[in-house]
Amino acid sequence: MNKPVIVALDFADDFECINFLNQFPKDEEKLFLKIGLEMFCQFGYPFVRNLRERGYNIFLDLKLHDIPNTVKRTCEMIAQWDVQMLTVHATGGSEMIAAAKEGLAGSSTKLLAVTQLTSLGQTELANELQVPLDSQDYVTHLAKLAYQNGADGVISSALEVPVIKTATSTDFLCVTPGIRPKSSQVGDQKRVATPAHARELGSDAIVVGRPITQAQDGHQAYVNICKEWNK
Ligand SMILES: O=c1ccn([C@@H]2O[C@H](COP(=O)(O)O)[C@@H](O)[C@H]2O)c(=O)[nH]1
Repeated sequence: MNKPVIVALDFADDFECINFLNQFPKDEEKLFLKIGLEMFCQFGYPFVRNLRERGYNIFLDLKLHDIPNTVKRTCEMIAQWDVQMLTVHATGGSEMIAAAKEGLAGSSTKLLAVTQLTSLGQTELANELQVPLDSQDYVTHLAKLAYQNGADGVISSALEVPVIKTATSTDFLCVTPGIRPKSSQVGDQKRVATPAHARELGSDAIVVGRPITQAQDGHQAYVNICKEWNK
């Protein structure tokens, strides 16, 4: 199976979202969709269930970050939803990551820990967050924490994938947003890579939102990105 291009569904409106999905031919391989905070806060679990029932794979990007007991109980509930991936923030710490994994026990949902958001560069890390490490070292540190506490993988920029795989395992999943084809606007993302570069660096899956969802022809943009990614 090809490594997935996961489409980030960041729409304000569920009709707009379903219209977007209807552009994709029915006989094409089912899309892997990311539902993030914007849509989940408005449409909740019924929306997730609806898309699962239509056969889509779902990455539920809730970026949980709370005390271990709260995260564990939330994960126990999500474990029953049959979603393929769920995120927590690695900065929640070792106990929280382990609690999330315990909560997902018995389900096939992969637990991914967000390292350093791809919208944060070296300047924000040093000046705003007062982290005295460079991005590669900080991301590697958080990836090791996630690995040692049972996560199945991490969210990072594609730029850090080689150091993460070396510090953990080649099987440790690296799912990478901040993907921008050459002609796309970077917007609020800081640590970006093209689909081809992400493949060369060893990403296991790429996450792409606006370059597809805001394209004139979303389906064609998706097809072009898949071609570049799977070359
Ligand atoms: O570090 C992170 C973690 C999550 N994201 C999410 O991925 C998509 C990217 O969307 P684009 O429109 O392609 O920028 C978005 O839903 C984010 O919430 C991330 O970008 N970086």
